[in-house]
Amino acid sequence: MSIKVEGLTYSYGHQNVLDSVEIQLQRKSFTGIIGPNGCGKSTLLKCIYRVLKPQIGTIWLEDKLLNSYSVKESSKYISVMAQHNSYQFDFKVKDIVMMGRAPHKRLLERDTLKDYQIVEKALESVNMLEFSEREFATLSGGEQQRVLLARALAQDARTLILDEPTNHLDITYQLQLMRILKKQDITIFAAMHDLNIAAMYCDYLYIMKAGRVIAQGETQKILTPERIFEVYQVESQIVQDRNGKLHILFTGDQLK
Ligand SMILES: Nc1ncnc2c1ncn2[C@@H]1O[C@H](COP(=O)(O)OP(=O)(O)OP(=O)(O)O)[C@@H](O)[C@H]1O
Repeated sequence: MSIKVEGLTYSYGHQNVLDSVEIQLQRKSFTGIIGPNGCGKSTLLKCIYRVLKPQIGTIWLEDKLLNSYSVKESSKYISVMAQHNSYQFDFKVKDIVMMGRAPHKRLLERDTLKDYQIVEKALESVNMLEFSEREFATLSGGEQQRVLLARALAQDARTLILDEPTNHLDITYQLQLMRILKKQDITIFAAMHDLNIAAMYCDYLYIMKAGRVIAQGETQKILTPERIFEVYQVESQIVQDRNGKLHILFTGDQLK
């Protein structure tokens, strides 16, 4: 088990946002988490990547309690691509990606040939190698997104957490990013808004509503028009293409 979450409850002040959430990520699986705006997806991910401290519940990483690791140590196991807002980092692209190597280094340790090779490979995998020398702040939102993915890949962790990874990307790059992710031989846990992208690429899904997980399992089995209606109040049909991938057709925009 790469990550296991047990009975996770989280409140911002008096607002209870996560209620007894249970998650188990199978090693090397691609697991998505879907649910409407504000249902608690990012809060859950932040508890896993240690920006927030759960008030109740336990998180296990590689069969040890997450909080028994130092933050640097857990960063060797979990890399993160958080929700992207346009950043004004005053760094070159290659320097941003090199930051992904930090958990593997001692303080002030110099970058090695291996680090440079990993950075180059990560940039290549997101088609951004030719942007290496560009100032990060001058890139478009989608280009920045791909560089941040390269940074997360350069971290070389066994588990990658992504918060809405395809935000800002046009359809070509959405599909490209999902294909890049799919090729990684690691565990991926991603909050997703686009149900069609989730349906096409996720092996497993967790469906959240108002801070609770209401369904979980293999995408093909649990993604149904009834569940979509229950969570989003939108009618849909689900069809399978000739490659067996699911596609959701939203058949009415009648919010009830
Ligand atoms: N720092 C905060 N302080 C107070 N409330 C917060 C904070 N962050 C999030 N919330 C609230 O917690 C709830 C869950 O937010 P969260 O960002 O986890 O949801 P989400 O499912 O990721 O939403 P979205 O799909 O819109 O990104 C929302 O009602 C939000 O307003």
